[in-house]
Amino acid sequence: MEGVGEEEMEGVDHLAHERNKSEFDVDAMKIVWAGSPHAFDVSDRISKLVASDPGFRKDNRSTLSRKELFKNTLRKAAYAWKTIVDLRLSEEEAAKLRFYVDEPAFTDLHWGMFIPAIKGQGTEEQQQKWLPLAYKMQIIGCYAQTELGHGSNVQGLETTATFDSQTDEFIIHSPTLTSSKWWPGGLGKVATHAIAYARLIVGGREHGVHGFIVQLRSLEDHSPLLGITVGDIGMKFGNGAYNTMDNGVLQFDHVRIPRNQMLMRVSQVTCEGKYKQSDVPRQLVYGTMVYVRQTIVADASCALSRAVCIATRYSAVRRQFGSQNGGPETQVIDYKTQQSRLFPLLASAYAFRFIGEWLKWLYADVTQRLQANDFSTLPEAHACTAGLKSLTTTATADGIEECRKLCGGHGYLCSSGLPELFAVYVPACTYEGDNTVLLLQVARFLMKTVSQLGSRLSSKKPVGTIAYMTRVEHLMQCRCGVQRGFAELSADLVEAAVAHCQLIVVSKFIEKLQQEIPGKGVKQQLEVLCNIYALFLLHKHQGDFLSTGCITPKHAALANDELRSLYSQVRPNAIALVDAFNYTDHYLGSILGCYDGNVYPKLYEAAWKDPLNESVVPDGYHLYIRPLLKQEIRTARL
Ligand SMILES: CCCCC/C=C/C(=O)SCCNC(=O)CCNC(=O)[C@H](O)C(C)(C)COP(=O)(O)OP(=O)(O)OC[C@H]1O[C@@H](n2cnc3c(N)ncnc32)[C@H](O)[C@@H]1OP(=O)(O)O
Ligand SMILES: Cc1cc2nc3c(=O)[nH]c(=O)nc-3n(C[C@H](O)[C@H](O)[C@H](O)COP(=O)(O)OP(=O)(O)OC[C@H]3O[C@@H](n4cnc5c(N)ncnc54)[C@H](O)[C@@H]3O)c2cc1C
Repeated sequence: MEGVGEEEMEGVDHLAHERNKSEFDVDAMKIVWAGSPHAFDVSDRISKLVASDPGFRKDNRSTLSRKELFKNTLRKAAYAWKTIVDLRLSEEEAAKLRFYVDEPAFTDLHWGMFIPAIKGQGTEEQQQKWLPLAYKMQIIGCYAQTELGHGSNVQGLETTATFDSQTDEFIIHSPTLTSSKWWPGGLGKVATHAIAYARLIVGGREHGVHGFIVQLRSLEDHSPLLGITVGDIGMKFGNGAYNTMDNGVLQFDHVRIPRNQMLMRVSQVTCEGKYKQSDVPRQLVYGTMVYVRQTIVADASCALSRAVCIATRYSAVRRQFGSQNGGPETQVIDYKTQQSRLFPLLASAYAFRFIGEWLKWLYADVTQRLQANDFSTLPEAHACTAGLKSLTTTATADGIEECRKLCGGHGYLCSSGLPELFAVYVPACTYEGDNTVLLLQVARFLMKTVSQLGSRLSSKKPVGTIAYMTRVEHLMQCRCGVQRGFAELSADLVEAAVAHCQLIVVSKFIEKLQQEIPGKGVKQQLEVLCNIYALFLLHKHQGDFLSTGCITPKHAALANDELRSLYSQVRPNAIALVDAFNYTDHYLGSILGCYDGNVYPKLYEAAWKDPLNESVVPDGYHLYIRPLLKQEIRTARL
């Protein structure tokens, strides 16, 4: 292009000078971020496979209508499945491929909820019948729990499942408008089956909410079966975004299903109509939600790291003010205000990565214990998954928006990737449990265990952890000491719940650093990020910490000084720390975050691809603008 300076030429790494500053082994950090050499290999290979296949392009999404967008999503899902089958990808590789395709679709719920629900709540026999069909995608499932009138309050669901001992069937029915299933992903236009949650009624007696496998559509022509009214609930937040997903509405009109389609691992109904509650906590019927909440924490680290990668690379490219004697202007990443907003988010991305690893271990451990009918850690697993899902999704949603702001005006362009990332991500604060409702669950757990907090304080813990533990104990003592009901104190108790979850994240980050971490300078970088995460929160919530007396105002001032020093230590490593996420430009979907930092030519080129620029004179000029300019429109009476 004419007048293109050397600095704007393609193929030049405009961030090379930043990458050369790195003080640690980036390849080793990539392994730490991925979790293991094997995980890195799968991730690296599959992300490049997706990025190199034009069948998975996503740069046109914002220009498609809802129907075009949805049909394109169906095409991609089918193409992804064909790729998985043709290449004989493993379950792990297939999951990675769906992740890097990066498009909310019915497959998320089929693989992410429908199958786990059968695995977690189905009997052996039911698993043997349904899982092979689901794994081969000969049926497509969704998770139909939420209704128009109830989502948070699962025990308030109104759909009924009445046992008919004459025919050995359940009759599934939507008795009211508000009992219509509403929101389930994949339900609107695709799912052939649902795990439907309904109030079990046997012999005129209610036994609470249970899960049932219900076929919704014909496997021959996809038409809804008798008694099934089903459709999409309409456009959602943002243009492209989550509108690739057919969140649906579903009404049952006395739909009959065989008795063996009630998920019966937790409780059973015999053909004689006897209800048997096995000696497991009824809350196991919520097991799928617990499973998904722990995956959502890992997803938070992915979404936040994606936004931070974009904002960090662009902050190193963008120069504004500060030119000395005609020299280059200052990189905005060098401004202390930019660092104080950006680097805590970088630290949070790593913190959430490691807490996600720990939560995955905790979930596997509690699942193993459940096999042996050991329910001792179930309450803690529920509190941890609920609380950490709430904490990490709120911080990530806020963090993506902060990254947009860190990129100035260009952050508001769709080509920055940030508006779409935000629009797709924010429902994570609501689905799988509204974040406040989940924190209330944590608060309940803390109320019951607050007496044990003291004992945990005395045990050998790093100083940082003790400050955080003292904060939680203090916040709880202040609330529990006051003789007022839970509801009255709930807003305060939610704050204590957040403090408890932040304690967990900080302590697990510290524990991570006690492990063997190979690679030159890698552990040192993680120590800096861990200190940034802990001190940033201490600074943000210093009122809590000061009121507990475990730090003094001088400590608070020192912590702030230390934060500035830590930001200076991160600065030369910032680009390398986001390179370690190993995201392809395709997955990032961001001109501002492109690997080579060649932003301006790409922004300029992208603008002309907008459909509005297909004609120099806009459609509508002759009808509306020209008359205006020529005053051919009768001027309105003044
Ligand atoms: C890839 C992502 C795609 C996202 C697609 C989205 C999908 C969805 O959104 S699916 C629908 C998600 N919906 C929810 O998350 C609903 C949230 N609501 C609930 O989970 C529950 O209604 C509740 C936990 C808020 C309340 O349940 P309830 O039955 O009313 O129980 P109580 O609060 O009275 O608690 C009784 C007792 O049970 C314990 N407990 C509650 N839940 C669990 C659990 N999941 N696991 C283990 N234990 C649980 C609770 O702690 C109480 O214990 P005690 O205090 O000892 O009695
Ligand atoms: C994109 C998306 C995808 C979804 N996918 C699915 C799916 O596949 N399957 C499915 O079954 N569902 C799905 N859902 C539904 C989702 O699970 C529910 O919306 C969610 O659980 C929140 O419930 P609600 O809508 O009833 O919120 P509400 O509970 O009505 O929340 C409204 C407000 O009330 C407050 N509140 C509620 N109860 C209390 C209380 N006891 N104390 C204090 N405050 C309270 C909440 O904090 C919130 O501020 C999806 C939702 C979205 C947005």
